[in-house]
Parts: sequence; C-alpha cells; structure tokens
Amino acid sequence: MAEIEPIADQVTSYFYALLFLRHPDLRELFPAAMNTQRDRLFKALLTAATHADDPATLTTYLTHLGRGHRKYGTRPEHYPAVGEALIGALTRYAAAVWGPRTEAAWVAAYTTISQIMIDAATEDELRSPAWWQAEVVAHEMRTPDIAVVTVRPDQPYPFLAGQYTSLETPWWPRVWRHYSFASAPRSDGLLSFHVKAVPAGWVSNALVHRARPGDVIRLGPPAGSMTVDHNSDNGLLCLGGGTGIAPIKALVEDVARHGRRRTVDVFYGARENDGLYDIETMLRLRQSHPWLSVRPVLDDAPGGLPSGGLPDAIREHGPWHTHDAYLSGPPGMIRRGVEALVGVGIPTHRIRHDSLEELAGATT
Ligand SMILES: NC(=O)C1=CN([C@@H]2O[C@H](COP(=O)(O)OP(=O)(O)OC[C@H]3O[C@@H](n4cnc5c(N)ncnc54)[C@H](O)[C@@H]3O)[C@@H](O)[C@H]2O)C=CC1
Repeated sequence: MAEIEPIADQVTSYFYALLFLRHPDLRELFPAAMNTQRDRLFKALLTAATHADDPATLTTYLTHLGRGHRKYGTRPEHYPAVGEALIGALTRYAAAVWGPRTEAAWVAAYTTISQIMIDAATEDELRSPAWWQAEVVAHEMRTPDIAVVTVRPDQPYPFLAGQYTSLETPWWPRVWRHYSFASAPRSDGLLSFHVKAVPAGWVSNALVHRARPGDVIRLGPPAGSMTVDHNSDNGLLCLGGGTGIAPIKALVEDVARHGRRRTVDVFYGARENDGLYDIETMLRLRQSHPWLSVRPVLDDAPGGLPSGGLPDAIREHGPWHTHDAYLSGPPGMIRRGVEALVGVGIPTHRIRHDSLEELAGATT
C-alpha cells in the first residue's frame, strides 16, 4: 500500500482499464464518470489494509461494504474478475516490492475480503431488498441552495435515528451519494433529507433544483453508527454544522421518543445566518422538551467579532466529561470538534460521528 499510495490515481485508472478491457459487460455497473469511483476503490483497499490485523473491525466494515454493493447489481462471479484486475495493477505499479510472496499474500487477502462481502450480500438477500424505490412527496426550499426533500419508500425502510443512506437520482444513473436521515423513524414511513446544492455537485444540485413531487429516486440500505445508546443515562452533547444539523435533529427526536430524561445540548454552527435554515424547528423542539438546549453559533458573530466556531463554543460551556458526544457536519468541523471534545475530557470511545472517508464527496 505504501508503494502505490502516492500514485493511487494511476493504479486505479489502470485497474479499471484492465477490468473493462477483459470484461466489457461490467462497465454498465459503473457510473459514466469514474472520478469519485476511482477514489472510493482506493479508500476501500486502504481501509481494508489498515485493519488487516483487526478482524472484528475488518469484518464489520466488509460486511457493510458487501451489503452496500447489492444495489450496484454486484454478483459473486464479479469478484474474481475484480481480483485479477487488482493483481494485474499491483504487479505493474508495485513492481519494486512485488514477488511471489507478496502476490500470494494479496491473493489470500483479496480472497478473504471478497468471501466476507459475498457472504454478507447473500445473507442480506434473505431479509432486505437490494434497493428501495422512493417517491418524492414534498420538496421545500429553505434557502436559495438548501432543500428539505421528503420521500415515501415503496416498502418499509427500517433504520435508526442518526444513520444515513445512499441515494441515486434518475438524472445521474449509478451515481450514489450519502445523506443522513433528518428525522427519527416516523409512523407514516416517510423519510426526509436536508440537501445543499454545492458547486459541481451533480446529485445535490439535481435534488435541490430539479427534483419535484412525483419523481422517483433509489435508496440503498441504511448505514452508520452515530446512534443513541439507550442503555446509558449520559447527557448528549451534539454538534451540527450547516446541513449536519439533520441527523442531530433525528437524535433529539429519538431521545424524546424514548421518554428517559437525559439532557441534550445542541450546538448548531453556521458560517452565516442562512446556514441556520432549520433553527426554528430546533427552537420548537426546545420549547416542548425542557431537557433540550439549543445554541446557534455563527462564525461571524453579530457586531462583527469573528468567533472561534463550534469548538470554542463547547469550551465556553460544560462541564462535558459525563456526556456522550455526536458530531455531524463538514470533515474539517468534525476533525476540529473531536480535538475540542477530547480536550474537554470526553474519551474518544464516547465520541460518535460518521466516517470521514464516507463524508468526503458525500454532498456532491
Ligand atoms: N452525518 C454527517 O456528518 C453529515 C455531514 N454533512 C456535511 O456537512 C457539511 C454541510 O455543509 P455546509 O452546510 O456547507 O457547512 P459549512 O461549510 O457552511 O459549515 C458548517 C459549520 O461547520 C463549521 N466548519 C466548517 N469547516 C470547519 C473547519 N475546518 N473547522 C471548524 N469548523 C468548521 C463552520 O464554521 C460552520 O459552523 C457537508 O460537508 C456535508 O457533507 C451533512 C449532513 C450530515
């Protein structure tokens, strides 16, 4: 991995060239533009390699990956084709360290990886569809570039508050992006997402500026472990930045529904006022729940004073060392937020957020 990391782009381009040359029929399983896909393959390999000596984490990761591949139409017989192209690319680009032992190790690793993914997909077939179709039933513009999109899945969609899904629009076939659920599971089965149209973001722009009631999108399975541990009495300290407030709102609803009195402190960060597009919902929740506090944090505070953002805001309050922490927002905010939370005494095992690899590219 160290050998190929600096030239990951070339290796993955060569890998896909080999794959499609030898198996042209596989091309149609992938999106027209392959740039994000190339990154994803390498990140998946890197994640698998990083956890090679930690079977429990590796198995959890690959199980999700295997299930998640069902929506792409991946079949067991595709795995050997991918393995051969991978070994072909490594043989060429890791030439300096490549030899019979390295090759045998990679073949063994790939065989294990693919078997875990295939088994997970086979088992998942017994209980879940490969994907869900969902009809847009409401589309509400909150700012010129943020929409709340509500959909009705064609069959029950079980998930937990704080999780996210992958979503494909009819306008960009086979381009899937991640979005967090903006509500806890609802009795009417509807699902909502907060979507911000970002520059060059195909899926986000389509969802914000093109999607209308009646359009049908596809959803993959739910994923993510940013969920509430209902066996604990710890308070919840939640940091939501921009549209990252969506899963935080879901967590608040989840705590409310469980009826156990736990304090929940929400810090809602935004660069400017527009970014607080959901503050009224949060304040309404606060009115009905005395255990909830909501603090908006603007980067530029009124009066022109620049603020230290969410990390500084949590340092100014507290103490937090008996709280569980939840972060949702841009990767930079999560990195700095985790530093601040560790700094105020919350151990890392009580800090939850989605994987930064999954978030990268999440909103495009
Ligand atoms: N489950 C999750 O973690 C979710 C994450 N998101 C992510 O949230 C982001 C939302 O985008 P926008 O609304 O445009 O957010 P934004 O870029 O306007 O920032 C929102 C907040 O994060 C803070 N922030 C941004 N970069 C920071 C950094 N490097 N250090 C410290 N604070 C920082 C800002 O000060 C602001 O308070 C997207 O990247 C999206 O992928 C959105 C929904 C769910």
